[in-house]
Amino acid sequence: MTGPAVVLVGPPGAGKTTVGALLAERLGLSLRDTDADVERMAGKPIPEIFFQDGERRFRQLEAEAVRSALGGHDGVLSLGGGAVLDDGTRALLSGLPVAFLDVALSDAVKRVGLDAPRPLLAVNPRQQWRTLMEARRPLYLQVARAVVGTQDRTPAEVAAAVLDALELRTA
Ligand SMILES: Nc1ncnc2c1ncn2[C@@H]1O[C@H](COP(=O)(O)OP(=O)(O)OP(=O)(O)O)[C@@H](O)[C@H]1O
Ligand SMILES: O=C(O)C1=C[C@@H](O)[C@@H](O)[C@H](O)C1
Ligand SMILES: [Mg+2]
Repeated sequence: MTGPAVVLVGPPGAGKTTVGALLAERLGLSLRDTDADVERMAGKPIPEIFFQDGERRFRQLEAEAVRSALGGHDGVLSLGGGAVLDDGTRALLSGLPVAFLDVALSDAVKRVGLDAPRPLLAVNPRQQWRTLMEARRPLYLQVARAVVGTQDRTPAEVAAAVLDALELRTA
């Protein structure tokens, strides 16, 4: 076990899950997404974990999912948007090939409006997203080996930029 080939971090709507899938395809590796791992561990969708058990419980499960994935996955790893809030997770990410997918507020809000429900953005998503990002930007930057902008780039272009920035070879 050599550890993940690439780890994606960034706020909701940055494209971690979407770009992670493309990277996995291009690298010929499997994709693991800690949001999916947490849902499997809890046996229910993320919004239900938040509403029934609280964000604190969600963060505990998330930290556990990240620890387990970092120790047991050689492929592409997409982290939940708030995973970097955990001190232990940031310490584990140190020295790994981590790419921070950056996105502007206007694009992120457009993108997250499109699909899965995100409990933290359920009410006043613009303001909530801005507040989240103010608190988290320094944390994303702290763990990132590469910062990759997603503005005016398709998911395929973002994936190519990640490969380039981290100097990863495709299969
Ligand atoms: N570069 C891009 N350009 C346009 N749309 C995009 C781009 N990247 C992702 N999207 C779209 O934005 C939405 C959110 O993407 P995705 O679920 O991959 O984000 P995420 O970073 O995994 O969010 P979360 O932290 O909530 O899991 C999806 O509908 C996806 O198709
Ligand atoms: O930014 C966040 O805190 C979150 C992002 C999603 O990936 C999920 O992990 C969950 O909806 C919380
Ligand atoms: Mg995702």
